[in-house]
Amino acid sequence: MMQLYQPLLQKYPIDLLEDPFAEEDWKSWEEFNKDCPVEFVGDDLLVTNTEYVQVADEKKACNTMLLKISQIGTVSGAIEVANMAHGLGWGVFVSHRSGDTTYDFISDMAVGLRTGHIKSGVPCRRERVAKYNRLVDIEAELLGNGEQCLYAGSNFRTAFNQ
Ligand SMILES: C=C(OP(=O)(O)O)C(=O)O
Repeated sequence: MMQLYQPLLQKYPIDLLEDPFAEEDWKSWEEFNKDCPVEFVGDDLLVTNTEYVQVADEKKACNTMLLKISQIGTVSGAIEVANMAHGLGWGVFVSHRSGDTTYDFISDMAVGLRTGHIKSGVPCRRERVAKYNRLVDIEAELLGNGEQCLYAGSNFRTAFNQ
């Protein structure tokens, strides 16, 4: 798989790879992360769990965590694991779930944690569009209150530091 990904990364403007290896294949994660030019995201690898984040940090297995609130089960647990990942200098990437609803709290979470990016899928269904619309509304609310609001753009990986 590694030999497949490297030329693709050279040829195409790919910004991130998520779960490119099986979650038991720590060796490939470690090897690939040694010279990985893109955001290298653990979803099934980390399951939004501090214990797995710790193991992945020890092994230097990835550089970003996908954050799924329902995997850890509580908002406080999600904040704890996100802060841990940010503390390691990793990116955090807030995600929707399969079979999601129009409940748009993940957008507030992405802004509040300054994750710089969110995954809600292509905007083809209302439960997906709801999250993007909420981001637009949050921006309007912040600017309306005279607060600062910065679009991270290409700095999305380090938004939490800006
Ligand atoms: C929807 C996703 O995952 P899950 O199927 O675990 O909810 C996802 O990662 O985009």
